Amino acid sequence: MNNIRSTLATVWRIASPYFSSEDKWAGRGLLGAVISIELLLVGNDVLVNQWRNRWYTALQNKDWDTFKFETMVFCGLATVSVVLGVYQLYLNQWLQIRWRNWMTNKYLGEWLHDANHYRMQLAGDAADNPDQRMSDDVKLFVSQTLAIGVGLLSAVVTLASFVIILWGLSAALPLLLFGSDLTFPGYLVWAALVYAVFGTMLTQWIGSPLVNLDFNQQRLEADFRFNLVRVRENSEQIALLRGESAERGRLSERFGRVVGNWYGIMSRTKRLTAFTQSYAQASVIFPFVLAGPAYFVSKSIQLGVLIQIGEAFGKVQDALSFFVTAYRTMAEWRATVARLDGFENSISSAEKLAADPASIHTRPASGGDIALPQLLVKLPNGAPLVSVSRFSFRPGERTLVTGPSGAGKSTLFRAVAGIWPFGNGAIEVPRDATLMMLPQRPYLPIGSLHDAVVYPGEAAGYDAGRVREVLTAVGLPQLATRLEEEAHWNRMLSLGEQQRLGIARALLHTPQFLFLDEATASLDEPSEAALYQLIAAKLPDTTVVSIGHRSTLDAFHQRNIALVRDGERFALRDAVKVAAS
Ligand SMILES: Nc1ncnc2c1ncn2[C@@H]1O[C@H](COP(=O)(O)OP(=O)(O)OP(=O)(O)O)[C@@H](O)[C@H]1O
Repeated sequence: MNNIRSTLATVWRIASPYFSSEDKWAGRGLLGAVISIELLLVGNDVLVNQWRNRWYTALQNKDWDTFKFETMVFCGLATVSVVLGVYQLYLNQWLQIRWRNWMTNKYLGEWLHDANHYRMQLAGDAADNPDQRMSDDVKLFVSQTLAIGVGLLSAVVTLASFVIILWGLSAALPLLLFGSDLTFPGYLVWAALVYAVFGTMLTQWIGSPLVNLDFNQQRLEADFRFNLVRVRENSEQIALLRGESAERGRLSERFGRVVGNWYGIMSRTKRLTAFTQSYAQASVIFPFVLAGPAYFVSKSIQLGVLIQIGEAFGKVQDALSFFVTAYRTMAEWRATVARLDGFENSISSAEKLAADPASIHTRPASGGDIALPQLLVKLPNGAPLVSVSRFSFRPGERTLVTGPSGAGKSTLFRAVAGIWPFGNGAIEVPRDATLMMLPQRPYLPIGSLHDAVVYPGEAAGYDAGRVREVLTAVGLPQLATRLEEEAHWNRMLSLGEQQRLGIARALLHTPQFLFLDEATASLDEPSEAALYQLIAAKLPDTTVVSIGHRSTLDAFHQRNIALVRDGERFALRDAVKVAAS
């Protein structure tokens, strides 16, 4: 019970924001229409049930006039039912896409806000496949919530309507058993109730392991797909290492788990279906067996009433055994809700991590330096990594950062960029300053070369002539004529070419602070030297901070700093300058 309550509370938390969003009137209007139509459909069912009584009675009495009239009535009821059914589905689908659109945009916004996507990975939270959460799970959540919510409402209203009908009919016919009349008030209702509760409990008992099995199936499928994507992304490495058979083994093993779990689902579904099918078959005759003696022995009712009882009994039992038919959807729905809940929690812990005053935070300052008054950078597990005391990157100065591999140079850059929260202390960044980080492998979005070079800017904001000029300057004249070409540039260009492209990006964006994290390490030394000279010539006012291991870099920087071991951590110190620029 507590489980159901907490699932419902979670559903409310995930679902309700849409209905108070900027799209609330469309959402509420469509939901209202879907619910109203569902209620009208139940009303129509009640009218059809009463019509059935009159129609079969007319058949039994060979009453031609009533037969003709009731045929017309049926045509009217059937038309209403078809029109309502069509619009219910249409409006339901319309609501689904609007709701899904809103939720997807909300999640995209939160996920991509202020490096949350990166911090979520760092925190290693439950939301391991954000792609699955935002595509499959949002879609499932919306459709299942509507199906279950509207289905439940329909079940309750159907139940109430047909209980009243059955109750009335119970009074009209005796319950004849072994020659005596055992009638008691509403006995048809009680019979339907006992029958449905029996069915629901047995179904719950047989089907409950499916909840876990379904959850595991989705997890294992996602795991298999993720491993396939990794092979695709690293296909060159795998081909070079001849790793195909190792990958094949690994993938087969993952798929084997999908298959194994599927066998579990099959066997459990077989048992569940055997029961639900038998139950459905028994339901066809059960009410007739109950009311049969009154029809055949005491002859106290007509065929129309018997048929009406059969249908009303079926409706009550359908409504009561809502859980019987919706069992699988409910199980999948709970799994979807749990995954979306994990995703939302993961986003909010990433936001909390960034906002936590006890973690590293950047604050705007009036000076021109990036100042690190007192900073301790830690690993996600809390172990200290780098400590910095009273340090600043001075405007226009070019600084080289060195230190052993794994000392924390890149992590220090991440902290300055404001995306590494682990640790404590403030980083003061000049108000409205523009910072650019260039890593060893720049990210180049799939699309036109023009888009890739100016990223994260918009192609329209950068004149093609200027982009060509910059590409030629960084030593990529052969690309200057291919700006409109669309490709997967990270796969197509050599690492050295990608690094040249990264420098071209910096020249276009002219940041005030440029951080180069081994951003030219794949180039030969003369090419690297030429690029550094280009940066000095084209970006004379930019503060450049480079991480590099080559001593030849020294000549292009005015200041050297190093990460040196200081007990358990590394400390940032001014190093001896080897050569003047
Ligand atoms: N996301 C992470 N989770 C856990 N540990 C991390 C993470 N990122 C980095 N580290 C650890 O932090 C330490 C510093 O890594 P970092 O990449 O900053 O070193 P570096 O000085 O730039 O090394 P290199 O010169 O080899 O590039 C390493 O021990 C690394 O394993």
